[in-house]
Amino acid sequence: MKRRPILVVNFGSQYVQLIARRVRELGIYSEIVHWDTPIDELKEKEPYGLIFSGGPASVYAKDAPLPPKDIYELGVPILGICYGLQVIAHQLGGKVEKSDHQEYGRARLKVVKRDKIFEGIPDEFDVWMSHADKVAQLPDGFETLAVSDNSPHAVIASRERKIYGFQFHPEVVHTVYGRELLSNFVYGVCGAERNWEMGDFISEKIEEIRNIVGNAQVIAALSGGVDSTVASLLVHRAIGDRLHCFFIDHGLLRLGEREEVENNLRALGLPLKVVDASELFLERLKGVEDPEEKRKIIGNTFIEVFEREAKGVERAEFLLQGTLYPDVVESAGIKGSAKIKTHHNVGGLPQRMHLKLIEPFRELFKDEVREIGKLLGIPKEILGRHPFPGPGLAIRIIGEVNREDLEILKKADRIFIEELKKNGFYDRIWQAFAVLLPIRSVGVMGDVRTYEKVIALRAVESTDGMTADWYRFPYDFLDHVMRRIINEVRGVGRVVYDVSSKPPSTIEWE
Ligand SMILES: Nc1ncnc2c1ncn2[C@@H]1O[C@H](COP(=O)(O)OP(=O)(O)OP(=O)(O)O)[C@@H](O)[C@H]1O
Ligand SMILES: O=c1[nH]c(=O)c2[nH+]cn([C@@H]3O[C@H](COP(=O)(O)O)[C@@H](O)[C@H]3O)c2[nH]1
Ligand SMILES: NC(=O)CC[C@H](N)C(=O)O
Ligand SMILES: [Mg+2]
Repeated sequence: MKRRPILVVNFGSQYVQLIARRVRELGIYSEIVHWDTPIDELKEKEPYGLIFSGGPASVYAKDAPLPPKDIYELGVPILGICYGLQVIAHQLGGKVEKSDHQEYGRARLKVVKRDKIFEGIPDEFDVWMSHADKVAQLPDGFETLAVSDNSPHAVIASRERKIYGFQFHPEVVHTVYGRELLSNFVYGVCGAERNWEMGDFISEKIEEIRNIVGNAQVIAALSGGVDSTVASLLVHRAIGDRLHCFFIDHGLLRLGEREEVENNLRALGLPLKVVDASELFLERLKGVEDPEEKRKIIGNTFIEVFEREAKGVERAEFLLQGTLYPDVVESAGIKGSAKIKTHHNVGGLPQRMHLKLIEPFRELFKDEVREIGKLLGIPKEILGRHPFPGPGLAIRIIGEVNREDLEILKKADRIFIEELKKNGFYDRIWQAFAVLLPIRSVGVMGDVRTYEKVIALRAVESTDGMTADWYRFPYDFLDHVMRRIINEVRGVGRVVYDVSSKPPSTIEWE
């Protein structure tokens, strides 16, 4: 059966997959197409509507990605998001220019003209922005439906032609009525009819994995984190004891993590081998300061260790990783997207690999993986673990990594997490951790001058890691954690709390 889709036209946004997913959540099939897809190909798919994604370029720049102009003659409703809105304004005769005021993170949207796109939505609400350009002049036939402090044309529309543009991002959870806005577009404006149910992802994947693997054996890179644990259990269902799980202790784990992971995984019945490679990793990282270089060294060393281990397993042909969509897109693994950072398991991989990758969750987000984990019967304590990056504490010690700093960071981090759990914050937070800064700062302890290291605390709320906001702790809690860290961790003389959202910052510091 052919399903009519909403097509997401990709201009290189970090959020393309998120847009497609939101549409699917609304019950409409959705596909992503590259911005230069020929019109005939688009026509063949009989889309209900098009959504132009955001993107890193500026429309007025040389070589900016712009779709063929007859896309506007398809007679299909269009919604442009951020760069997508700017594309519409630019191509239909308006003007886009660099703005004096950039907007990153939260902004207040004010509706100035009611329209069906705002059905069921109040006149003012918070949206999430990430742009430096703005529409300075509307194309003919367009009007402004909403504004924000720094965007005089935050929502524009040609109602007659069913073309809409949002300067903000309705697809991210931090935009309060994002889901409703998208729903109003696909149902209200495009008149789409429900045609998509979250398919039985698990049974489809199990079937697919059996076909791909055949009689071979699979090495799983198992970190004990949510993604690789769920992935391993899924593959275990598919091929049983032809799966061999390896957990690598790279010396960059948190205090007590190795033991905790071992216990959790054995309880799940997964065949596990723990490999101590800490000497190797720490040796390779010596003298390296650049974050991208650290990530690449770690990614390469991981693979080296897996390939070595694979030699002990006959007919080991595949490497299973718990890679998620955000890892892929941030590493510029999607055509047209900007590189933000090289996730060790994507861009950090060596050019030549002997093992073939299996990544069942490459198109999913963490909350979806948690959902699958629940269906597979994985206990809540494992599914509720905060994400922990593969490069571990190496990217939380800014600059060069050494053993002395690792000890300091491990202790500070342990105190922070312990207090989060004790005070009931842990489960309300997406991810929290301590970072060791490469600076010293003056203090006074017991009437003596000190000159010691600085710990930054980070805690964020998010649902998929693509956008995030800092967690509002009560001051007393922060005060308590600060005191414990300075009193209990030798070498730390100052504690700061990070109040940056994503964007403009990322969750990790490197
Ligand atoms: N210490 C490790 N040993 C073996 N594999 C690892 C290790 N750390 C990371 N990996 C591999 O790298 C992948 C990406 O790591 P990442 O931290 O994003 O995911 P995760 O650990 O599975 O889940 P979470 O994000 O919840 O920590 C993992 O899914 C796993 O395949
Ligand atoms: O396995 C991983 N390998 C990596 O190289 C890596 N870098 C960041 N992260 C995690 O990804 C999420 C988004 O992080 P950022 O906002 O810092 O990009 C956050 O949850 C980060 O902890 C990584 N995970
Ligand atoms: N997020 C985006 O789509 C950004 C669009 C454009 N590059 C700007 O800065 O305004
Ligand atoms: Mg992890």
